[in-house]
This record gives sequence, C-alpha cells and structure tokens, in this order.
Amino acid sequence: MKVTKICCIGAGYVGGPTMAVIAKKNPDVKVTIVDINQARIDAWNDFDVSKLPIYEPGLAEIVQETRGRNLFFSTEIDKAIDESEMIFISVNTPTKTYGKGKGMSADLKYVELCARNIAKVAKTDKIVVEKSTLPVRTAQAIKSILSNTGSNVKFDILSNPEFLAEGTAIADLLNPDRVLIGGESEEAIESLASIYRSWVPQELILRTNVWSSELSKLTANAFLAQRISSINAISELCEKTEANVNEVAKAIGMDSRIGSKFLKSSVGFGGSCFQKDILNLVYIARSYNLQAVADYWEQVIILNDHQKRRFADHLISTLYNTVSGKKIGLLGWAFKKDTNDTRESAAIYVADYLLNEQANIAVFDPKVSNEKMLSDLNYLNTRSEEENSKLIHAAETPYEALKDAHAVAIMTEWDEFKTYDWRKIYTNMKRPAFIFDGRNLLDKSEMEKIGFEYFSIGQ
Ligand SMILES: NC(=O)c1ccc[n+]([C@@H]2O[C@H](COP(=O)([O-])OP(=O)(O)OC[C@H]3O[C@@H](n4cnc5c(N)ncnc54)[C@H](O)[C@@H]3O)[C@@H](O)[C@H]2O)c1
Ligand SMILES: O=c1ccn([C@@H]2O[C@H](COP(=O)(O)OP(=O)(O)O[C@H]3O[C@H](CO)[C@@H](O)[C@H](O)[C@H]3O)[C@@H](O)[C@H]2O)c(=O)[nH]1
Repeated sequence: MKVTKICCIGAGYVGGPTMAVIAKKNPDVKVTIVDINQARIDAWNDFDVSKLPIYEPGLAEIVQETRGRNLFFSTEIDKAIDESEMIFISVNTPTKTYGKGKGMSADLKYVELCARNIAKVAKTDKIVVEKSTLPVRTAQAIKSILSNTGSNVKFDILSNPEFLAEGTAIADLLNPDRVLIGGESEEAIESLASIYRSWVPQELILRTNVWSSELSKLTANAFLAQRISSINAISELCEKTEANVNEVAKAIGMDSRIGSKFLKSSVGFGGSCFQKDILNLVYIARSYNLQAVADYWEQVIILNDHQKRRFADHLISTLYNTVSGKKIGLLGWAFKKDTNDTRESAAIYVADYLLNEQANIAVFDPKVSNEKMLSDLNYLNTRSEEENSKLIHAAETPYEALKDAHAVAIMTEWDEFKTYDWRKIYTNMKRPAFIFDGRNLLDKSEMEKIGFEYFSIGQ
C-alpha cells in the first residue's frame, strides 16, 4: 500500500526529529505529529524556530523547510488518526513508579492509551508502528486491544525501534547504521520500508519478526551501556595502578573485534534510555525466572551508580572531608553535550550527594534553565523544594558560577568549556583551586601549569 498520510502520536525527542526527517525526505507524504501537551505543540508551531521544544543541531532548519508544507503539529489527535493510513506510537515509556514492577519495568499506560484511542477512532485499515521502546511481546498487547473493537478495521502492527542518539539525532536519522522493521504482514513491512527507502539504502533496511525487533532495541542499549560501565570499572583500577584509562581505551579499541567507539570513561552515563531499558530487560528476565541473566545486566546499572557516587566522594574527601558551606561550581547539567535533555543526568545525582553534605552549588549549562535544574532535584524528593532553591542556582555565565568556588566539577562535555579563560577562572577561585573533570575534557598539564589541582577519571 502506498502511504500518503502519516500520523505520529508523541511530539517528543523521538517523534519530533524522526517525523521531521521523514517529512523532509517524503515531500508527497503528509506527516502530522500530535500530542496531548498543548504547550509542547505550541512550541513546535512557534514562528521563531529557536524556540522549538527540543534542541538538536540541524533540527530547526528541517522544521523550517517542512512545517506547513507536509509537516504539521497538532493536538487534534482523533482527526489525525482518522485520516492517516500509518500511525506511529512514539510516546514515553518511563520506568514504573508504582505497583508491580515499580522501579524496574516500563510503564506502558501511555502506549495502551494510544492503542485504545486508535481502536476507538479508526474507520479504515491502519498500519500501527511501535516507535517507542517497548518490552518484548508488547505488540501482542497492542494487537489484542486493536482486534477487540468489534469493527471490521484491519490493523497491522509493526515494530520499528529508533536508534538515534540525542545531540546527533538529525545526523543519525539521515545516515542510520540500519533501520529495523519487525512484523508479520509483508505488505505492511514494505509500506513502511518504502518510506525509509526515500533516503536509506535498501540493504540497510532490516526485516525481522516482531519479537526480534522489540528485543533488539533493549539489547542494543544494554550492550552500549555495558561498554561504558566496563571502561568505567577499569577507570577505578587505573587510578590505583597509575595506568591511564584513555591509553587503555585506545589500546583495546584498536582491536577491530572490540572497536573504538563508546569507550569514553566518564562520571557515569545518563539519559532517558540506558537505565530505563536495562532495568526493563532485567525485569523481563526475572519474570521468566532467568536470575543469572537478570543479575548479569543489573550489574551495568550498579557500576554506573557506583561511578557517580565515587566521583562525589572523591571531591568531598579531597576538599578536606567537608564541603559544608563551600561553593562548588558545576559545569554542565545536560546528560551529554549538544542537548537540553537532562533526564537521568549524572549531574543531578552528584549535585544531590553534594547537597546532602551542605555544599552551595552554582551551575552553568549553556542549554538548561534554573527551573529545569530545580525540578530535576525536587523530583528526587531528598529535601524540601525551599532547601533546594536555597542551596543551588543556575549562573548566567561560567565565570559567575566559578567565582569564589572551592572546586569546579565538569559534568557535561560541552565543547565551549575547553575555550574558557581558565587563567581568569583560577584567579577568581579560592585556593587551592580544584578541578574534578568528570569528562576528561581539559588538558591536565595546562591546568596544572595555571595552578589548579586537577583530577580526572581513570588517570
Ligand atoms: N529520547 C531518545 O533519544 C530516544 C531514542 C530512541 C528511542 N526512544 C524511545 O522513544 C519513546 C519516546 O521517547 P521521547 O524521548 O521522545 O519521549 P518524550 O517524553 O520526549 O515524548 C513523548 C511525548 O508523548 C506525549 N504523550 C504521552 N501520552 C500521550 C497520549 N496518550 N497521546 C498523545 N501524546 C502523548 C507526551 O506528552 C510527550 O510529549 C520512548 O519509548 C523512548 O524510550 C527515545
Ligand atoms: O563512551 C561513552 C559514550 C557515552 N557516554 C554517556 O552515555 C550516555 C548516553 O549517551 P548516548 O548513547 O550518546 O546518548 P542517548 O541519546 O542516550 O542514546 C542512547 O539511547 C537512545 C535511546 O534508546 C538510543 O536510541 C541510542 O542508540 C543510544 O546511543 C551519556 O550520558 C553519555 O555522556 C559515556 O559516558 N561514554
């Protein structure tokens, strides 16, 4: 079937960029992104594209080109479902915060609501595409909801997980390593494949069964996160043995069987996906009574929590075992550079540990607001909102954040941090002036020449 109208439910980090690229590459297909969040849709429709709700390099240009031509943002969900032949579900699937599976399994209530909405509205046959990351066998639940409507509408369900990384979303979408489509109906699979074929070479479009596709997404994230936890485990050993983690990573990465990517030691991985998806994998393994499998993958998370904790502990012990009343400057709050997303960012947890020790924290991040930082901390529920807002604030400039600070902690690898006037920063800090570089971003010898006491990860 030739698809002419697509609807995507969920105008978030995945739905927005993914559909913008589909619209750009398929000018003859009408793409409508819908969401229940009116403010988010208004921001996507803002005339000034610098105000889009998501910051991704290259995104604003594509939205500018396609919006109003064949890309539309709306809260009229039923209308968009009704008129489309293909519906992507791209809503959030966070870790459950209540009931059975609390803290482990994915909360599928938003996905179920979408399925019920589609079932209610659809009058013509639809291809329903799972774009959200879902536990293996979720398609069965969606199918059950859709096939019990009593109508004669035929629904084909496909799994088409998204592998983009934030900060490089547009580049990843334009040049994907592969596109994965899992499904039963060959016709439905080919309808979706033809959308991607507008720019993705045929040999990179992989067809599998639905369950392999669903499980491949969780597995890909588990493998990627495992590499970071593996190199972070080695970083601690490096610090005890005078080995250098950058040198070790380079040496092993040159082995073509290992490969050089994703071996950057850090204060710990963050982001909305890795932890959530591994916890989900662990939960699924436990639900099948596969204890050894579950314990194996859980260790990736345990090590990541350890890495964040030991970074904060090292800072506190170096500052003579107390940070109480001391100003600590944090550079970066986003979970990685080139994004305004802060979900599960290591900075949130490190700040929380330091606040427990009564530090005063000033943060500078080029893309994150004071309100966002406070809401991230308040969400942890460690102390009252009043206390948080007294103890931490976002500074307008890095120089303000670091003035009179006892220490700098680098939490995000923003390129601009390297270009700052570190001599000026040093002059305005308390002595001794410490740098704790959670991203191994700065040049150790240069910083030491200026006068800093410089610590990085795994060196
Ligand atoms: N963020 C990433 O980099 C990334 C990458 C690959 C896959 N994923 C997966 O994609 C999915 C979406 O992630 P995201 O980061 O875009 O989430 P997000 O929170 O940025 O966006 C989800 C959107 O869905 C909307 N929504 C929720 N329920 C709805 C409903 N019933 N009807 C209409 N709209 C509804 C929300 O208002 C929100 O705007 C998740 O399953 C995630 O695991 C995310
Ligand atoms: O060598 C590395 C690589 C990454 N990170 C950190 O790991 C986290 C995640 O980074 P990244 O994977 O680049 O960003 P995400 O946007 O979270 O993307 C991941 O999660 C997405 C959501 O499922 C997937 O689609 C992507 O393929 C997968 O890379 C960030 O805190 C990074 O700073 C490191 O510490 N060291």
